[in-house]
Amino acid sequence: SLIDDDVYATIARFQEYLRINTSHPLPDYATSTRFLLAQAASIGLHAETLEFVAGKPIVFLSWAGLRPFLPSILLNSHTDVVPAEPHKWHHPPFSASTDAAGKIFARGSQDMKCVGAQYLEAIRLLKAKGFTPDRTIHLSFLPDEEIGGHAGAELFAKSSKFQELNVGVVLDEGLASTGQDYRVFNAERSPWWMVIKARGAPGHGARMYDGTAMENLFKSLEVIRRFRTSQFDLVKSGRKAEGEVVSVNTVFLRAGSPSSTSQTGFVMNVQPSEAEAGLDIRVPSNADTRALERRIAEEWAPSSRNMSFEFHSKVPVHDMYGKLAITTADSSNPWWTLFKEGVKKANGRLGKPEVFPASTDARYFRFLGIPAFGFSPMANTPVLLHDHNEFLNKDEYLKGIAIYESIIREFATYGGPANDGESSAEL
Ligand SMILES: CSCC[C@H](NC=O)C(=O)O
Ligand SMILES: [Zn+2]
Ligand SMILES: [Zn+2]
Repeated sequence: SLIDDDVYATIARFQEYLRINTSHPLPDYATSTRFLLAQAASIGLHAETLEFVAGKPIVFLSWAGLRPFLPSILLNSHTDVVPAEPHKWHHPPFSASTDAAGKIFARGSQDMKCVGAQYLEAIRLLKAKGFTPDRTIHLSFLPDEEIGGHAGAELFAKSSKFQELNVGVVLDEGLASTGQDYRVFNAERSPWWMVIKARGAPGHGARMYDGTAMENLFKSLEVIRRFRTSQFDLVKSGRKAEGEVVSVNTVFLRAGSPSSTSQTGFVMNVQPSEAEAGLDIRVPSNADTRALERRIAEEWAPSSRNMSFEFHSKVPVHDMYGKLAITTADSSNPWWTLFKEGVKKANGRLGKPEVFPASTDARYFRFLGIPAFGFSPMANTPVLLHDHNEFLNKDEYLKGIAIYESIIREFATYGGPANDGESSAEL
């Protein structure tokens, strides 16, 4: 329904956002903040910049509802992106250049500047059409999601500012879908990041003897790989989804006696006395965490084999009330019903709710007991987050705006436009 000039301007605004290099380790938040505040001004949204940590701005926008005492809606996204290796891309990662098929190439085109920009466009259109929300709609653009959200979502969710918002439901990111149906996520796996360390007897590199640090570490890695295979097989056979198994990947290995005079950088004929492996483990909310902890202590890093382990991140699977941090996605949750209705009315199709295999800021809101859905409306699109040549097709981007328009209408209208006003009175 957008005319050509509007389409051009809409895509141009998305490209402008994509061209701001907010990649780690030095995201240009000054420019992204300026861009977002300019957008807010042109749409007519109330705008604030919150800085719980200096240099880590949260852009916080609001559209006041007619009935401000109702729980509000929070449309959340993150402004940072992961680094790119420009020489491995066909189009420079911060060029946002388009090809003949309408693909827009950029780091952040899927993860997740698309979503943040789509929220703004949907609200721009709703305002232009004279829609008036009953509920207040908030938009938060958060820093540092990719490095844990500690300076962004974590402090924001804990703030009195956040408490005052009386948020009823949060939207956050999901994943692209290769098929026709959009994907939606109502939970996520918890990242457990750990280092296992083996100690052992040093000795001459020509000798074979038992109990070296390397042998001790390899024994663990063999056990860990068997476990990994068992979990991966469940996914490959179709019995479990990616988000429903425990994944474990070795992300670094560290050992050896350094030497500045050796060509390899290491002494070649000394067996080291210490060796370490870094593991990225992802745990579904309903996993048996006690059993996994026991497995780690007894099989992956047993002290009987001179091994120890240390967690560097161990995100809980429960919320602050001790309940699993899972958002109910059935008819007992009126927000779910409204969400589904919104997608359907815009002619979108939705797959079954899934567990997000990675992690995102949505967890900080679920930990407070607030329902949060992970959703990035990108159908017919390969999953390219954190990959080279990340792209999103213009048409998918535009379709997503219409989907958000429809979801926001459902969420922001008391009782939902389709209802008689009674069914969601408890909201
Ligand atoms: C523990 S915070 C890590 C967040 C990161 N999010 C997206 O990739 C992830 O690794 O899943
Ligand atoms: Zn993301
Ligand atoms: Zn990411």
